[in-house]
Amino acid sequence: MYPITVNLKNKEVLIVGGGKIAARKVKGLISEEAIITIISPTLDEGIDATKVTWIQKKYETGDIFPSASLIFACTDDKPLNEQILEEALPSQIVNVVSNKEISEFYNMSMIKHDGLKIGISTEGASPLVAKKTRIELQEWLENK
Ligand SMILES: C[C@@]1(CC(=O)O)C2=NC(=C\c3[nH]c(c(CCC(=O)O)c3CC(=O)O)Cc3[nH]c(c(CC(=O)O)c3CCC(=O)O)/C=C3\N/C(=C\2)[C@@H](CCC(=O)O)[C@]3(C)CC(=O)O)/[C@H]1CCC(=O)O
Ligand SMILES: NC(=O)c1ccc[n+]([C@@H]2O[C@H](COP(=O)([O-])OP(=O)(O)OC[C@H]3O[C@@H](n4cnc5c(N)ncnc54)[C@H](O)[C@@H]3O)[C@@H](O)[C@H]2O)c1
Repeated sequence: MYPITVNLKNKEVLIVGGGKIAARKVKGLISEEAIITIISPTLDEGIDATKVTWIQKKYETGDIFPSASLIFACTDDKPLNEQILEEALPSQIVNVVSNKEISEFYNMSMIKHDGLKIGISTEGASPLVAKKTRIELQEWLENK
């Protein structure tokens, strides 16, 4: 996996599914000032509906719009998440939260500390190890 940091300010991001995992992705995207559209019948209480465009419906073929730079397939329907990856344009990069084997990018576990941004990745092998390492590193940074 090729690590980069991306400026998403004013870039369109599509999220399909509006649950717990989507809420985690939305937090980071809002802070980067991305333009967020969510297609989902429900919206988790952790998502600030005033900061996203919520299209309240089930995903259907044709819903993917070409101006979306990134797509998060975040539903709890694994085959649907895989269908979304297949229906995206070749120019769009898709995160499939339920299948790391086919996912085209991953989120990293993030630390922001004193002007530093530290991303921790296991390249999908163990998100839990990434989280544990973040907590330990965060404690070390705070106490050094
Ligand atoms: C780092 C972090 C960032 C973020 O999401 O923003 C992140 N996962 C986090 C947490 C977390 N994820 C999971 C648990 C429960 C674990 C448990 O209990 O066992 C917890 C812990 C929790 O939720 O507390 C389960 C899980 N995760 C994935 C799958 C699907 C699969 O493996 O195929 C399943 C199984 C689903 C199932 O089958 O149920 C997949 C992915 N998760 C990734 C990132 C990407 C790889 C990152 C890497 O390089 O390792 C990747 C590939 C795609 C993606 O999502 O980008 C964030 C840490 C935030 C923090 O630092 O606190
Ligand atoms: N990447 C990760 O870190 C991670 C961690 C845990 C779980 N997961 C995976 O992520 C999936 C989602 O987890 P969650 O906790 O967010 O689930 P959730 O139940 O909180 O949310 C699922 C969302 O998908 C929506 N949805 C369902 N069918 C839909 C459809 N046809 N069209 C549009 N939206 C639809 C629901 O309305 C809901 O908003 C899990 O099933 C699991 O496979 C990933």
